[in-house]
This record gives sequence, structure tokens and C-alpha cells, in this order.
Amino acid sequence: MAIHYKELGLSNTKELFAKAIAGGYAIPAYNFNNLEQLQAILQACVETKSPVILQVSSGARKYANATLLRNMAKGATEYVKELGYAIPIVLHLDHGDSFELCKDCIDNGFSSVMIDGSHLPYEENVALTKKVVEYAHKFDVSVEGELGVLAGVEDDVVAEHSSYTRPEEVEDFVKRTGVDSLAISIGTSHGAHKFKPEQCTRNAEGVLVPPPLKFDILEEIEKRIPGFPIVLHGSSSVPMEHVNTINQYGGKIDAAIGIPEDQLRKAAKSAVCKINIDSDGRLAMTAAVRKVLAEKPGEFDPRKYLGPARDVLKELYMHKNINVLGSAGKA
Ligand SMILES: O=C(CO)COP(=O)(O)O
Ligand SMILES: O=C[C@H](O)COP(=O)(O)O
Ligand SMILES: [Zn+2]
Ligand SMILES: [Zn+2]
Repeated sequence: MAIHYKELGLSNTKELFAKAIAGGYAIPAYNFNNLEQLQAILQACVETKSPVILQVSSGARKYANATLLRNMAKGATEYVKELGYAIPIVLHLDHGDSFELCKDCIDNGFSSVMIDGSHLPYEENVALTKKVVEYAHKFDVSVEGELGVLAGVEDDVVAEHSSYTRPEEVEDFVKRTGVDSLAISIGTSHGAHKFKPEQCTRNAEGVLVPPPLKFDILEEIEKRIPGFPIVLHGSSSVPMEHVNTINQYGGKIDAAIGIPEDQLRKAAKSAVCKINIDSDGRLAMTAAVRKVLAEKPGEFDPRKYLGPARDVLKELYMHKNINVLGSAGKA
């Protein structure tokens, strides 16, 4: 039996994106796979009064189970009320790769789906995206499409092979597919290794600074589809603090480089109204777990290491909402 997202108390992206573009901020899209990540996201967003997009990848869906996830999302809308403030919550499928997967999510309470046909030839991307939009819109579910390929996970080459979005395609794509938002490629990429050290310069403090995002392409896109909601994937900043903690306590993560916060702040002020962050949360949690386990080798109660990890994660998300995306106070 199908369940509509409104029965779960969720929102689609329509109004949230319109307000974010008009207000010059971006809505956080945070991935979750388990209870502690969900708690951290919701606590941070309630405390900062920020709307939130809960992102579920197909991998997360397999990991956590579709039925449990749907009930976690229902629980989320009740939990935020218990915490004292009913922020708008979107449940979004991240990187949907087929019509069937998108349909299954729509039938199971998702209020938004991404159909990622960016790796397909243009006409096939249009056809697949249009098919998802036609189904989704019958149920008032939002759809994110993508043009341009991000380096990294999307093409199996780490941070060197990307093809930027071609501005001359966006108007035709948006018109013919009917999508509600468009993910673009302007130099971000997935994971914790977005650039090679050789691509970076060093600032006065000796910190590696990667090449800037392609804001000229973003501007060109905005000119062609004024006021249309734009999405940035691969927007983790890879905080050195957490990478160093991981390495200090037995981990080994080399040459990790993310998107500097000032670049994201600049993007959030534009038509970019959804910013995807997953890796930073993974790093923060891993750092906290490693620290506790290293300092307390006798500890074997998962609450004693996942609890502190949840607190570090919450702090990270609060920082993003307040200081980077500008979504704090907008719920
Ligand atoms: O784009 C993302 C999820 O869709 C996450 O990107 P990061 O790997 O930079 O966190
Ligand atoms: O874009 C990818 C997201 O970070 C989700 O990653 P995942 O497929 O490992 O769950
Ligand atoms: Zn993609
Ligand atoms: Zn992504």
C-alpha cells in the first residue's frame, strides 16, 4: 500500500526553494543512514531553526531498510515537535538511478527525488527525467535533475575528470523535463579528496587552497534560467580538525581537501538553494568514535562512543546552518 508524504508530515521543496532563492541562503541537504545521524541533524536544525532536507542514497536505503527509513522520517516530524519547533522536513532520494527506484520512493513517503541521468547521453537524460517528473508531479513530489558530471564518484576518477554543466543546455532541459531543481557541475565533487595537492596553492598560514568554483558558469546558467533552483552536490569542506583527529588516533586519511567555506557562502547567496553535505559528517563521526575508543580502550557500550559522535555531528551541522549556508532562523 502506497503512503503519501503528507501523511508523514513532510514537505516538498517548492516553497522552501522559492524562499531560499529570494532570501539568499541555501537549504542544507544532509545524508543519513542511522539513528544517531538523524538525531544530530534534527537537533541541530531545530536549535538553529533551519529547514532541512534529509537525504537518503540508494546505498542508505539498502543499509537501513525502506520500511524503517519511512518510519524514521515519520518519527522525525514528531520528534522535532517534541524538541519544541516544527521545522519543515523534506525526505529526499539522493542520486536515484532509475524510474523504478524513484517510483518506489515516491510510493513510500518521499517528498522529493533526484533522478541522476547526468552520465547518459543528453536525449536519454531528458527522457528519463521527464518520465520521473510525470509520475512524481501526480503526487506533488519534487524532482531534482542533473546536467554535467562531477569528478569522483560519478565517473570513477578521483577529482580530475569532470565535465562542467553546459549553460547552453539548461533552458531546454528544464523546459522539456519539467524538473523542479537542477544539480550542476561547477568544480565540486564527492568524497574527501576533491582536489590533488598539486592543484592547490598555499595561503599565508600554509593551508592548501583549491582552485575556485566556476562561478562564471553559474552566472551564465542563472542568466538563462533566472530564479530557477540550483543544487550543489559534493559540497563538503573536509575540516582539517576532524581529519587530524582521525589520523592522530590510528586512522590514515591523506591529502584530504574540500570546498572552502567562503566558496559555499558565496554560492548560497546565488540561485543555489540546496547544498549537499555527507562526507563532513562521516569525518566528524569517525573522528569522535576513534578518539573515544583510543582514550577509553575498555569501553564497549555503543552509546558511549556513538553518543559523543552524535554531539560532534550536531555541532558541525549547527556551524553549517549558521555560518555557511545561512539557513539558520529561516524555518
Ligand atoms: O553530494 C553529496 C551527496 O549527494 C555529498 O557530497 P560530499 O561527499 O562532498 O559530502
Ligand atoms: O553522493 C553520494 C552520497 O554521499 C551518498 O553516498 P553513499 O552512496 O555511499 O550512501
Ligand atoms: Zn550526478
Ligand atoms: Zn551527490
